[in-house]
Amino acid sequence: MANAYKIKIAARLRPPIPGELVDEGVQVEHRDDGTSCISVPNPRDTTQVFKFPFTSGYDPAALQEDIFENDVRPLIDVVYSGVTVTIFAYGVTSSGKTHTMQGTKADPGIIPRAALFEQQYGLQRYRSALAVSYMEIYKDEVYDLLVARDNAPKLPVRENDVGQVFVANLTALPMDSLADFEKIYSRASKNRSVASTNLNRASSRSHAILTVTVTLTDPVENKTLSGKLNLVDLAGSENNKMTGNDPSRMAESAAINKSLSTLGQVVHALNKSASRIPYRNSKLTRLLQDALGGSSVGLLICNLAPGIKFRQDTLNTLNFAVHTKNVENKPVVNERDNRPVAKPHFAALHQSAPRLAPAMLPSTSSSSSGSSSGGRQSLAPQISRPSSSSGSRVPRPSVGGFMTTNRLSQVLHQPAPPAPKTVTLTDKEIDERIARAVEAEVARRLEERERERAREEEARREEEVRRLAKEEVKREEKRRGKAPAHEPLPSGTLTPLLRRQVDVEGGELKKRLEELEQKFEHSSREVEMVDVLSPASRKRTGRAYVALARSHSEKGNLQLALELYRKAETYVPDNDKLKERIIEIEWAVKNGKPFLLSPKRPKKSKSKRARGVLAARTSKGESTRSLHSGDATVGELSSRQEASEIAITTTSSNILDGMTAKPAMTTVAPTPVPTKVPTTASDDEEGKENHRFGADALLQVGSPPKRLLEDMQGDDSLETPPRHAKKWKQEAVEEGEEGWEGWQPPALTRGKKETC
Ligand SMILES: Nc1ncnc2c1ncn2[C@@H]1O[C@H](COP(=O)(O)OP(=O)(O)OP(=O)(O)O)[C@@H](O)[C@H]1O
Repeated sequence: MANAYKIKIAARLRPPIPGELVDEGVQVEHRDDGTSCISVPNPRDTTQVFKFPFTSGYDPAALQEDIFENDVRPLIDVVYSGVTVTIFAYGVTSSGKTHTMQGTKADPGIIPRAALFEQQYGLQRYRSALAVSYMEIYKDEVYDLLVARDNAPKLPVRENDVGQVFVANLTALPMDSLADFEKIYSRASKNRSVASTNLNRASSRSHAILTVTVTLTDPVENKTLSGKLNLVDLAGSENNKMTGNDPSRMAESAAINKSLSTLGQVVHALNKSASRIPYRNSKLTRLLQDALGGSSVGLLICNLAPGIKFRQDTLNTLNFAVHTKNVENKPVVNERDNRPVAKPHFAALHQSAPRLAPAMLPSTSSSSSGSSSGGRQSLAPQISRPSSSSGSRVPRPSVGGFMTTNRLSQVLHQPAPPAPKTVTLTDKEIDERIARAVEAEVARRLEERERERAREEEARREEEVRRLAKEEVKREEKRRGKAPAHEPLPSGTLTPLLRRQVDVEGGELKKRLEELEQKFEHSSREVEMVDVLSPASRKRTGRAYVALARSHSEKGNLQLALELYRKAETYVPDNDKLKERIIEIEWAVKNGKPFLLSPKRPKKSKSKRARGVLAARTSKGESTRSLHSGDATVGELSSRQEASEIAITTTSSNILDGMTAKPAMTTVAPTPVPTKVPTTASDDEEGKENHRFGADALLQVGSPPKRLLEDMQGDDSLETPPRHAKKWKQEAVEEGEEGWEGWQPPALTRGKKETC
């Protein structure tokens, strides 16, 4: 499941305590892959050994520090991401739970070590505040351990209208230093119900839950993250025969065993994905609801007592651990937006609830264990979509569940919401509301992120376009011998031309040029447009510019015509004829000569349109004349087998036709080619002859092979020197390409080369 996190299990075997028989009934094996395996002989058949693999296993020699560093410290990062983390110690009486959680002054356990984390994670940008609350569940009643025992009333467990379980009137004290914590904790520990049994001189008679709340306020974003660390020291299951309990101890023991049994039932129901999870059957499970199938991240430490005496208890504990291992939580980030809520109806629904979103959390599995140097997790939650299920397993906003009564509670906690006055909500309705609210919030955040991403992408693209444009300008300048870069056309320049261009292309061209003009009004971003246009659109756009350029050229406005041809070139950079045209006009402008265009071709009648196109292809730089015919593409021509007619023109100036197959004509007599300026020496060399082939050539082509067609289609000049075609044929046949059999290169028509 995408954002489900299994409860992590660690097993710890304590050393024998004085007076205990030493045997090797339970063993911890450490494997090469870093995981561990607990081995316990089968009590009924000691030749059999049960093996329980866990990601973390601690043998009797393990130190308090080892557990803290390997398994607890990574979770503190999670707390500082605004998530609730619950760590609970589970095991039979005297297995070492209190030792692991609390420890001693000389050998502090998880609780005092975890309290250090404020100093380790002093964050600069965030204002952080810590508060601690401590309670015990004694004979299924909740007591506040931070108030003197004589005065301690039973505290009610409540649920607010968004399904958050909390203990009403529980004290939360602020902590500014470790000294603060120690003072509070040692005083509170004295309030805990402890008694001597045969198995433990100081046996816990209650489940204790210590909660450290971390509130991180971001003054810049005006948001508050609220992480909680619940440290749970469970009372141990007891065998009254072994503990030698008196009647009062037996009453305690019954309550302990009942609540632990409910805990087992909850885990069992979660594993079965039962529709009803019996959280409400005990205060313990109600308060741990968030940690079991809820929205917090969990770590279960199984404490094991050594020796055959505890073998059955050890097996029970390990079986419980195996089942708990499969329980999945869906952690959420507890983030409150302190800005005024924009949507009143949402606020009405969650007036007192923080805005929450399910979060992807760093894995707390074996990969993260053992690494305390992984650095802090990002404070930014990674949003993911929650399940749409509205059952009782919908991830609930994590509260750690405990309401505060002191001054800090107003800052750190959401106050307990008043019970609904007019409507009593069922569990299902509450779940549905939560699911809806979470869904809505997640959708809002996703949308926000999407917009943000789009903005970033747009900015990045613009930047890239600017960069490309600059590079292009530089290249252009270099190519033109440091000629000044052309300025964008002033707004409105194109408009009058558009009106006069109807004869060129009609509505489509006009529309296109209007679009272009609009673009110009915003900025001159040809490169950007080139980037976004399809090849066909690029051609059309280039063609439109050529049409305009031609129009200006006819009116003798060569400078503007030149600009427009250059624009056109941006869209069809590979068009050799266009390049030549630019050079010709540049030459004309530079030398103050007039520039004569070749006459425009008449339009072809519709009936002839579908007929023939063929053009000759010229080798690079060689073309000065082209052959055009019809408006069907060469590919179309091929498919229709309509190569019987061909129209020829020698309009080297007719770049428009070179860029598209659209212009139509039937047969046009070759017209003299105007002055040609050789582009390079090799051009000059190569251009001594113009190769043209005509109707007879096309007839010979018959059904031109694919490769030739592709080459011709990809070439705006549509000219094909037969000698190249011959070479292609040879290469293609060698490569095994089909379709060349029987194909002969078209016959040459030799034209006269003109140079300037
Ligand atoms: N890892 C350990 N190293 C040394 N001594 C330990 C260790 N674990 C437990 N002990 C000792 O074992 C005894 C029982 O431990 P502890 O009180 O922590 O058990 P418990 O599981 O909390 O029992 P209960 O459920 O009865 O409260 C204590 O005297 C404790 O000091």
